[in-house]
Amino acid sequence: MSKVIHVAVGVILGQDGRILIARRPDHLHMGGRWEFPGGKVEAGESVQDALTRELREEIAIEVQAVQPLTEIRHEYPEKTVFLDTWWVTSFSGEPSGLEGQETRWVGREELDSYQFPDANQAIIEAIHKSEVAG
Ligand SMILES: Nc1nc2c([nH]c(=O)n2[C@H]2C[C@H](O)[C@@H](COP(=O)(O)OP(=O)(O)OP(=O)(O)O)O2)c(=O)[nH]1
Ligand SMILES: [Mg+2]
Repeated sequence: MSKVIHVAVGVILGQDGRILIARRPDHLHMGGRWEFPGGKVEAGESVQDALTRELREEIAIEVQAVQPLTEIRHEYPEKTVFLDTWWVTSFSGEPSGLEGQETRWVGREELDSYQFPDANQAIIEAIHKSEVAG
């Protein structure tokens, strides 16, 4: 069995209660699908540090507060991921796709109409059940 890839994932909550999604660049694993921004936790790094770093690198925001949302382990044919998923309830800066990704603010009820990687179905269910305001 191959090793599980630990990924820090941020579900970024805007002031109007909408959520930020981004489109994965075509050349990446799950390219072309929408995602919640984030990336791999590096050796020796905490998941919160990884989340802060990835959101700075990918969408130019500074994370100020997070709350745990859910943890999803998913086996794709080519790799197994552990999506360590956090609400980002406060941040500074205006999100923009620094790697050329399209970004979009969407209402919670709109999430079902976007194509995400298969592992994200469980994240979207957790969002629907979550008590976080918005
Ligand atoms: N960021 C993110 N990754 C996801 C989501 N759903 C999902 O299955 N994944 C998978 C796709 C990838 O195999 C892995 C995350 O990798 P990534 O490509 O974001 O990692 P990274 O930003 O560190 O990128 P890299 O520099 O290593 O290429 O998790 C999601 O909603 N957000
Ligand atoms: Mg990434």
